[in-house]
Amino acid sequence: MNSAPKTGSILVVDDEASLRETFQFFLSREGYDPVLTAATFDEAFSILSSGPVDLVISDIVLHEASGIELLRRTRQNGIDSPFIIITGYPEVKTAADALRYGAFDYIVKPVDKDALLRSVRLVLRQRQLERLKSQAEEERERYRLLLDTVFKSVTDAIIIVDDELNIINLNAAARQLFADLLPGCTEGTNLSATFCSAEFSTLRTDLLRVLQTGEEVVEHRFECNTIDNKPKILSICTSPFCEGGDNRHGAVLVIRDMSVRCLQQRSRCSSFHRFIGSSDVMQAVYTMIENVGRVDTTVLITGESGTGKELAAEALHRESSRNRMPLVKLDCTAIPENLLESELFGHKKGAFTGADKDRRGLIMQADGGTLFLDEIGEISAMTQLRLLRFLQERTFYPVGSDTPMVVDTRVITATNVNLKEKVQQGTFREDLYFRLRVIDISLPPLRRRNSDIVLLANHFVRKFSQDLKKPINGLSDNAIKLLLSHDWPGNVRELEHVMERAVVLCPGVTITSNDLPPELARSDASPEPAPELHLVQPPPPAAVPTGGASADAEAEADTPVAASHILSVLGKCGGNKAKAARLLGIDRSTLYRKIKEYHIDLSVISLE
Ligand SMILES: Nc1ncnc2c1ncn2[C@@H]1O[C@H](COP(=O)(O)OP(=O)(O)OP(=O)(O)O)[C@@H](O)[C@H]1O
Repeated sequence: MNSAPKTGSILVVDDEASLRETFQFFLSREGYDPVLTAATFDEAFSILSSGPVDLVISDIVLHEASGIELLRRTRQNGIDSPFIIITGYPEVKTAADALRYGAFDYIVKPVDKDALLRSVRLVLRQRQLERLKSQAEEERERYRLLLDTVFKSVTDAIIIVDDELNIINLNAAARQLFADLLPGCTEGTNLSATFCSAEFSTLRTDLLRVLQTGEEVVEHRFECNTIDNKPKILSICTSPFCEGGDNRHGAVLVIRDMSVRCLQQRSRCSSFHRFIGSSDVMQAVYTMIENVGRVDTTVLITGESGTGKELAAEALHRESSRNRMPLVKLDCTAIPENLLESELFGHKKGAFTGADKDRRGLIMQADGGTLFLDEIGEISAMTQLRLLRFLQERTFYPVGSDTPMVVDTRVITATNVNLKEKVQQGTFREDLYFRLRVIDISLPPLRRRNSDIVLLANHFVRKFSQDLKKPINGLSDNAIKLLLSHDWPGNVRELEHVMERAVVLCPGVTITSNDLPPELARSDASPEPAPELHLVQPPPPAAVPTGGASADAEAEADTPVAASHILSVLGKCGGNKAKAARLLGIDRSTLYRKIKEYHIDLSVISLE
């Protein structure tokens, strides 16, 4: 006897109680569990219908029906439990019926125990194997579905080829990629021929190498062009591919389109936080701020006065995870040196004359956020030391206190002096210098980014015309020429002030060279040529514009521009003078006067 329970449930069906119990006892003793019994057809059928039974041992004679009928009904109802039919009266017909309905065995009474046990073992083992097989199939199907879903849904292009480089399979992303690069490539296409051009030869080489060596070729990137000539950067991994049973082999190409990310990285911004500027140097600054903003490190911002160091500090704070906490700013030169320490670190009541109550310093006020210290090169040796200690230990002592304070404040500093020189001269601590400039962001002077001047000038014109409620719509070519030829020692701040002044002074709707300060005027600034087509006679030669010129002289200097501008506005308004005058910001009689004065030929108005 084997006492270990054996897998599989057995149902014994016999209308004779003694036989049922004998079978049950005998099978249970052999370790089968559970061994169920049923006395009638209905009872047996109900057990079989209510859950799977691994083996039915049924007498052929049941009181009101037969074991063969039970077998037939169970098969009819889709129940596949194996049957061993026991009979006291062996007949060809019942044996044939039993076989026909799929009985596993047909045993004649008196039942030989060993023969029965052999049969039972066999049935149950087969049953168990079938169960394992169907479990494995289910598992495989689930896995296949999973892979299929992944294959279809990934954004990487996946292409499977055989050993002759014919495409066996490709996913939706690969179809899309091919549609952009090599239309017509699909299942069955031979990539050996398709990838023969120099542009795609890398892919072909990779595939061949994988097929030859059976080893993966790990990621590398290559450049190509789409059919409409857009550049693409593709990252490729090629691996061997073996297909289970039939030993077919080939390779899998996984291609990731990196162009989007690269384009995003490269895409030019003309503004970033409060910065305006699309030059390469400013793009580099934006990228740096984006990258450094997220890292909680000390940053030193350098650059000439007016280059936007404060804007950079703001942008760094906005880009950081501290952006919901305060950004506290301090211009270190704005506070007398003897008060700077207390301003920064706070003080205790009575720490010095006038300290009539405890005061929280700015470092504490910026807890969780950022402290921006402008003009850091100007702080005293003592403040340098205290700042260094704070940066090293993240704790500080308010003036007059011996209780250390712990804060989580990020420090960003800025200077327009050469701190390195100060270090060499011994006026700035080298250890602090290195602490401060863990990251150094250098803002380029305006003269190194000429392409931003017009962008910035227009931005400021828009800003000030809104602030001052003056409808100014742009700058004349002459004015732009002067702006571009200036050296901008005061950088963007200087340009900002120049444009504010120009908006204030501008008598019309366009900023002209005469609205700019005299120091911008250059002897080579010549008036813009008149568009001959639109003027019957060229206007009188314009004087070289100088700041502080009279209104008449100004008008004269920019006559061609004004004339062409009037003409263009008239064109836009379809020749409607009232509308044009409104747009130009002048009254109708002035417009008539100017048309006459500038000899504008209305017959040539091109209607836009
Ligand atoms: N790229 C820019 N786009 C728009 N405005 C700018 C830009 N750079 C500077 N500005 C403006 O110029 C002025 C000066 O900028 P900011 O105070 O940030 O310069 P700074 O380098 O800190 O100057 P300083 O060294 O004198 O303190 C500000 O009004 C600022 O808004």
